[in-house]
Amino acid sequence: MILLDNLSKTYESKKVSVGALKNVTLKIEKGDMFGIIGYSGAGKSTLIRCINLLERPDSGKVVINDIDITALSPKSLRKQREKIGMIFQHFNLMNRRNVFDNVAYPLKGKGLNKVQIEEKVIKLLELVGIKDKVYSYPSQLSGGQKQRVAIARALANDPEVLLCDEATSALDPQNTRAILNLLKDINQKLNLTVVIITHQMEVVKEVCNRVAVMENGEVVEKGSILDIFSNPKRGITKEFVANTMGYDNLEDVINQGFLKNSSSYELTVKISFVGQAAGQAFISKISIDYGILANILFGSIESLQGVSFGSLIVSFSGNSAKIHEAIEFLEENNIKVEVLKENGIIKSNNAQCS
Ligand SMILES: Nc1ncnc2c1ncn2[C@@H]1O[C@H](COP(=O)(O)OP(=O)(O)OP(=O)(O)O)[C@@H](O)[C@H]1O
Repeated sequence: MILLDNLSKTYESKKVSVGALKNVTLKIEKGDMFGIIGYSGAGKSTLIRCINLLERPDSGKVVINDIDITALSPKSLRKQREKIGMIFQHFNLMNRRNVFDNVAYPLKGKGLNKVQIEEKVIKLLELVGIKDKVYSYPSQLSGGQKQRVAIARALANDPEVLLCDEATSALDPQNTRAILNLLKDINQKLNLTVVIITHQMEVVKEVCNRVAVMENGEVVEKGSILDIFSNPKRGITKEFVANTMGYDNLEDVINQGFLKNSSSYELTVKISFVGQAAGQAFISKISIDYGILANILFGSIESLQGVSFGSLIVSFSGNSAKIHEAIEFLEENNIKVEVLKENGIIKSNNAQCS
């Protein structure tokens, strides 16, 4: 388990002082695929670099498997660092060495003989699916292949933790997916804890089980992927989720009327649900049971780690009391209802929240 306990870090220069981390506390469990997301400048790189003390926090502790690594001597810290592999956006391979030598490099001086090193390198290259490139040089590899080599190198010392600093940001969507799948595979096969920093919620959604959202040096929200996607609380989290789920910019949808020139009461709501396979089924039911008209203006239903969740924007029309009774019924069934528009008057433009 990794515990980042109350970490703060300020970069001081002659003119400015930047609070890159402000009292950040996070717990990352063994075997987690943990995402840290935020916009540029939020403090993600500083935070991930504090996990192996490439960056030293001004205050706070970094505890890995009950060892406070901030309190270790340089020699003990070097030893601990071997248990933490790291990969980077631009791969950081040694261009003058071939794939074999890049992966073998961390094994030098570890008491292994030539045959043992060779066996280990080949095994690692097999694991990351790039054994056929063993004698190629980095310049002869694609971005995705370079990142596979970097992953093999990061795993050479059998680490318990793999830190991924924007590891897919330089890759096209296809390679991004392939590398994320590889990380997930390694996480499961080796029970390796993987920490991923990214500015793309798709990355988090694809592979992580938990996520922390950073803004201005602080962790503003954290939780399981399902919690964060189904019930984001902070504005920035809602933005990330909305962008990923395709329900950003829904103003046009909300502005649509249900029955133009209708004299009946009209209420547009967003309903959000977790765990019911079909939120629409509830809409059909209340439409019949309460005698109201319901028009689904937008729907987004996703499955995350086997649980479905989603949002619908629905315009109800009919008797006002019946519509409000129907909404109570939805809420009694653990469906979150948010009123967006009532009789043509916008009540909330917060449609992007899930
Ligand atoms: N070595 C440094 N000296 C001064 N300021 C720094 C240094 N490193 C980072 N900062 C500042 O600290 C803040 C956090 O930077 P950091 O790189 O951790 O953010 P980030 O979320 O990783 O951003 P990005 O996604 O752009 O890499 C920024 O305002 C940045 O300008």
